[in-house]
Amino acid sequence: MLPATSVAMRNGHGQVVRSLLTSASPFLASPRQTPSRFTSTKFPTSPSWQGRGYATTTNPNPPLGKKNASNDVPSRIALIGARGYTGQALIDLLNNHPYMDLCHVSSRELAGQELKGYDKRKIIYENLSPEDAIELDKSGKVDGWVLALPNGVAKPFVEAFDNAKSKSVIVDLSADYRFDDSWTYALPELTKRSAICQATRISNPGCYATGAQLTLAPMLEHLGGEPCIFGVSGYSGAGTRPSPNNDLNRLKDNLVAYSLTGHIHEREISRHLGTPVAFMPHVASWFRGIHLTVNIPLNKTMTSRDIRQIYQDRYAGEKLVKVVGEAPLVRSISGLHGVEIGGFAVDSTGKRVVVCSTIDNLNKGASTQCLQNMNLALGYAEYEGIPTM
Ligand SMILES: NC(=O)C1=CN([C@@H]2O[C@H](COP(=O)(O)OP(=O)(O)OC[C@H]3O[C@@H](n4cnc5c(N)ncnc54)[C@H](OP(=O)(O)O)[C@@H]3O)[C@@H](O)[C@H]2O)C=CC1
Ligand SMILES: CC(=O)N[C@@H](CCC(=O)OP(=O)(O)O)C(=O)O
Repeated sequence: MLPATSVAMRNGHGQVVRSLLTSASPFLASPRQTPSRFTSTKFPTSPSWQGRGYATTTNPNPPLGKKNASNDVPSRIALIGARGYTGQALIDLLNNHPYMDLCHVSSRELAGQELKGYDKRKIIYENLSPEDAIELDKSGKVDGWVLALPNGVAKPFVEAFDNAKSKSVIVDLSADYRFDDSWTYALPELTKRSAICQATRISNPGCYATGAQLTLAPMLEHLGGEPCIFGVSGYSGAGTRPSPNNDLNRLKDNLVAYSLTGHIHEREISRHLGTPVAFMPHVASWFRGIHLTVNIPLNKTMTSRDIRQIYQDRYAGEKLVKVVGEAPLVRSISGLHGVEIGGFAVDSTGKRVVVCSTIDNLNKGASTQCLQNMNLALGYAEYEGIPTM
């Protein structure tokens, strides 16, 4: 039975969800908005900002908490692009998820073979076409679809779902819908979480773009010029299809710069933060993990301690963002599910700070974030099934 102080409502895909009418309810909160779609925070009167000690929590978009979880019924998930790196990372997570169960995995190459590493039950890879997917969807046997396909390949699936007016939750891991306002671009620490709870078409942010936005968002109102982001990714970022960026002979003892202007994540970060950035990607010989070094011009003199406090306040309560003192190490984030942010080196003028961050591109850069979004959209607690940092 619902508590007297709760309201029942339907989310975007027809499921009944309940919202507790407490002051912490996301449906009652009205966080301040920056010109971008992300919530931001203001600090001018914060005691810590004035160097007088530590402020209380100022995270304007805190995690919703277990009390907002409305669904305790298992959901069936189908994964298209299951052979790939991100698909496999998601299978690992779903293997330990208390409510979500894989029901279909699709790969052209592995069709007919048994899925390995999924202990809940036996599943055989299929080669699902968009028409097959729609038939399954219409039969009501799938609650959520994940598209882990290369850029440019998801469209026939999405068109089929849209033409059939499917109410299932669809999460696309590619860049294809990150600039489409009819989709919800969902980076839970920055996107209004109550909006993700209502979404059925979810565009999962890119790996570099996730790390860079989490690194820059707390400083948006202190920007004194265009931030520059130097990024280095492990070669799993380039997927399984052979390319110069995952050619181990080329990468051996090497650091390779590519797409030095106009990388799609430069546009993605700029669009969703609402401010232009410069992004310079590189790839190296390790498998997974991204290091970002972000140079941020400031519009006033600031100290390293104040800036670190801003990050701690902004991410208070976030289980997948860890603010640390030193610059984090990419080796240490490999296999973990969050982002580490540190460094906070301010130059002698006090008007430039360099912040470093690390993220596992296959986890928080893709599959973990996908699971956060599916948890929210399907009515589960956001961190369900996710090992937190
Ligand atoms: N790798 C990363 O770090 C990140 C990747 N992403 C994005 O996630 C998506 C998946 O990436 P990733 O897992 O690395 O990619 P992979 O190259 O590792 O895997 C791609 C998957 O798609 C399938 N596939 C490829 N071409 C087609 C096609 N034409 N039709 C149907 N299926 C196809 C492949 O299986 P099969 O050929 O057997 O059908 C495979 O399962 C990409 O859009 C990528 O940009 C996002 C964040 C991070
Ligand atoms: C090393 C490497 O090649 N990395 C990929 C990152 C791909 C990714 O995660 O982003 P999308 O989802 O936007 O494709 C690249 O730079 O294209």
